[in-house]
Amino acid sequence: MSALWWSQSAARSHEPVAEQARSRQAQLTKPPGSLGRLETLAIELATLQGQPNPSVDRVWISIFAADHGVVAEGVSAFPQSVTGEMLRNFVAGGAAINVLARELGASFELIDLGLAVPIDPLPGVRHLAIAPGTANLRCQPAMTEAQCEQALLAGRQVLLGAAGEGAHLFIGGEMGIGNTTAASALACALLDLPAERLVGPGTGLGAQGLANKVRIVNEALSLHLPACSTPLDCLTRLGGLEIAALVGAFIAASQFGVPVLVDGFICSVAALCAIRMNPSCRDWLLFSHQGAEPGHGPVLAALDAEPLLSLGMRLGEGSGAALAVPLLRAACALHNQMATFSEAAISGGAR
Ligand SMILES: Cc1cc2ncn([C@H]3O[C@H](COP(=O)(O)O)[C@@H](O)[C@H]3O)c2cc1C
Ligand SMILES: O=C(O)c1cccnc1
Repeated sequence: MSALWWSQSAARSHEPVAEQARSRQAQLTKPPGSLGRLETLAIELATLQGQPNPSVDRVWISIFAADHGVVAEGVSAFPQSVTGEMLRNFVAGGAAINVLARELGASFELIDLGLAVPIDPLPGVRHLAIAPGTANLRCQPAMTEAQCEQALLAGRQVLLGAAGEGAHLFIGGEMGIGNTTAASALACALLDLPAERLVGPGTGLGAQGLANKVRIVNEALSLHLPACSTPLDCLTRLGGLEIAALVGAFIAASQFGVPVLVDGFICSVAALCAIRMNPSCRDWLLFSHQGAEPGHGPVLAALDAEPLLSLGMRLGEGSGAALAVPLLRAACALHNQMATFSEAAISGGAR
């Protein structure tokens, strides 16, 4: 595996299929454009999948879990132990994303990239622990270069598994107490913005907690920015193991031709980092929702992304992406199953 695998170009989308899909949309029994975004979504999926009849029947959800040393600074409303406790909840099927994955009939897997207190093997969890969580990014790089590269590669491995099983759509989710701090710091570095613009309450900090979180992120930026000359440097110093794995999975998805539905703030920051590391992956990333975390809007705007939903969510776990899957399925069903003007003997149609 070349050390710079993440720089290799994304798979090409299929222009002849795009033309075919556009032409079919124009022939369906509706005024052209009347299904709005559902039309462009179907065309986009057809183009990416190289299929005149696009499909999102086989949805693959991978949850990446890891701990964050920066929780020592009091940046989360919840204790670090919740990361591992939630991993057990995912295994037991009791988390929000379990419910949504069942509703969708999606494949579901869990990846442990490193908890502060390592746990015994759990059934159904891929234990790929790289480190016992990250270091405290306020005072040192969150990861070493080797750890960050390992996490990127772990994400690639996960994506390869999904692609090998014929996934039509990949959703990456995350679990890691403290990861809104890491994601905010990374986004500030990539967008050259101060913490005040992007940092939010995460799991539910009050005003005092928020002010502390802003201060911690600004201190981290002062420490690390002088040493950040590439997006990979930013990810290594300010990211997290699960964030780096998401970056690796997103880039690999584009290289192996699997469309991605990006979840909330943390996943959108991972997507931003993936695109900065490899701009060719942009076309393969669809954005599911805009959440309540105040940094999410500016990150989506920087990506010129138009999220499908806005439900005031701030959960993560891939939950917002899972909620948008029925829209994609409806877009495909309409595209594939509606009658054309000539089939239905209706006057007018595409001229
Ligand atoms: C019970 C529980 C379940 C969750 N599921 C996702 N998160 C979300 O909250 C965390 C990030 O917020 P912060 O940076 O404020 O710690 C992540 O683990 C994220 O996925 C959860 C958080 C909690 C408490
Ligand atoms: O939007 C997210 O991804 C998010 C927001 C707050 C907490 N956890 C995740």
